[in-house]
Amino acid sequence: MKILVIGTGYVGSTTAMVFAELGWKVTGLDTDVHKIRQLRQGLLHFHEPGLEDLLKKHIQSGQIKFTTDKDKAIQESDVIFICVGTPSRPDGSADLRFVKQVASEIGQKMNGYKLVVTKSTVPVGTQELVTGWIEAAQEHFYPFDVASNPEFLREGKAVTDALNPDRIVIGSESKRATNLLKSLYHSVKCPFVITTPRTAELIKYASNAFLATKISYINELARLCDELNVNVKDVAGGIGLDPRIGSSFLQAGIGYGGSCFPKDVSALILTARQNNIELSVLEKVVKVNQTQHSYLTDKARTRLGSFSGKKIAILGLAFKPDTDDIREAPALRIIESLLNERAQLRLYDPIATLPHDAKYESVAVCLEVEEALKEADAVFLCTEWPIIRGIDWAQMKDVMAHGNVFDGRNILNAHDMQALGYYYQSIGSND
Ligand SMILES: NC(=O)C1=CN([C@@H]2O[C@H](COP(=O)(O)OP(=O)(O)OC[C@H]3O[C@@H](n4cnc5c(N)ncnc54)[C@H](O)[C@@H]3O)[C@@H](O)[C@H]2O)C=CC1
Ligand SMILES: O=C(O)[C@H]1O[C@H](OP(=O)(O)OP(=O)(O)OC[C@H]2O[C@@H](n3ccc(=O)[nH]c3=O)[C@H](O)[C@@H]2O)[C@H](O)[C@@H](O)[C@@H]1O
Repeated sequence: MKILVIGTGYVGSTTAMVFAELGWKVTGLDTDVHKIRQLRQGLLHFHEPGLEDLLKKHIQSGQIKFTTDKDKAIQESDVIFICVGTPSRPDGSADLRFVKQVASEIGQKMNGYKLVVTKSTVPVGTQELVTGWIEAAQEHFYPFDVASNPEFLREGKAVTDALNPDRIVIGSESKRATNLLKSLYHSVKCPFVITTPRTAELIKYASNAFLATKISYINELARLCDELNVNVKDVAGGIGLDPRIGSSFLQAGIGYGGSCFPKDVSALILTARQNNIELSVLEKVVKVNQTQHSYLTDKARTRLGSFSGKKIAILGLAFKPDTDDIREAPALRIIESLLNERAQLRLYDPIATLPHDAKYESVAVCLEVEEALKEADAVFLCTEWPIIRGIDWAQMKDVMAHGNVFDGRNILNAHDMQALGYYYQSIGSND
């Protein structure tokens, strides 16, 4: 069975590598010539631990190849995974433009039965749309099935997550498609959820929205903890021991970012609205997240008087550690608000870089933590990279002009920092 993966971004590249690892012949297709050129050379165009090793291994073994030739790629394949982006439209709904384009191309070029699988995160009803788009584009009739197989991997842990999933969700109305998909994953040991395409599509959004809800819940509780002199980390530890609650996704901080939680929560809210249902809990989840970074900047402004002319170090830019992805990164929101208030910023991140945009021109990008902290009036910790967790704050005391530390990821201990003579402000773990 030959597999084609369309879209070689985070999800597509990982999907391609996982199927190669499971023993299938895989082709990765993208419209971006530069990405395909890099992938052919065994180089990833983004940072993802372990993925480049798999890429090199499977290029060498001939298990995987990359192309921009869509006609040939579609015709040679038996199963086609759609892994293109589904970004937010201005109203928050999912933009299915790339999915539609791919579906039309498949319809035009197919030369026999194809199983088309959407792995991209798509709103409920998209399987029916994709079926219609393929049918409309077909010049000759060929049978096909469209199934939904959402992806649950996390950036930074993509390889482990994709090779050892918690579950594989297959939304399909055809026995042939279900059996084919199950056979592709036959060596993966995990529960299989076999359901309708609409249910599979909703499971994906409901999962991300639930995780985002946990984060906003603990973030709002953290604000209360600050008032009550209680440590939110102790509260999270205490409630997380209840298996009905679980300990994960209860780390308070400057809010969730990334390419998916913000976009998927908005899309789900919009789907509900279009069906005259108000997802009021999720609407609050978004509100809390939108104000979480300013909770910390407000505290900092009170402490510093104003940001104008202050030298401020920003440690961490990526939306979380182990990725260079800065999409919707809370650090960017903090940087923008400090720049608006005329602070002088020095930024350090081990791998993530600022977008090329005139508004960031004045930010000094540093190659070392110490360089960013030099003569700083204050520092914001925005991403919990190991190198940032491991900073020797005793040594940094003389490097900074004033020891004001605003910990957006609750990675330090308030008592230790105060004992070193720092002013320390976290999000709910200040006791
Ligand atoms: N990034 C993540 O961790 C996860 C993402 N998802 C979902 O997976 C989907 C893809 O996400 P990412 O991989 O992050 O996106 P991405 O933006 O990194 O990659 C999408 C790729 O599709 C390519 N593309 C667009 N139109 C094309 C076409 N007509 N033919 C061939 N290639 C085309 C683009 O050039 C790009 O390389 C989204 O729906 C996302 O919500 C799901 C789980 C995890
Ligand atoms: O659909 C997707 O794209 C993916 O979205 C998330 O994965 P990802 O965005 O890679 O990263 P997470 O580890 O979930 O973190 C998201 C954000 O929440 C923040 N976060 C996470 C956990 C926590 O306790 N507190 C917290 O603030 C992180 O710092 C980060 O900004 C989900 O975890 C994946 O299951 C899903 O497949």
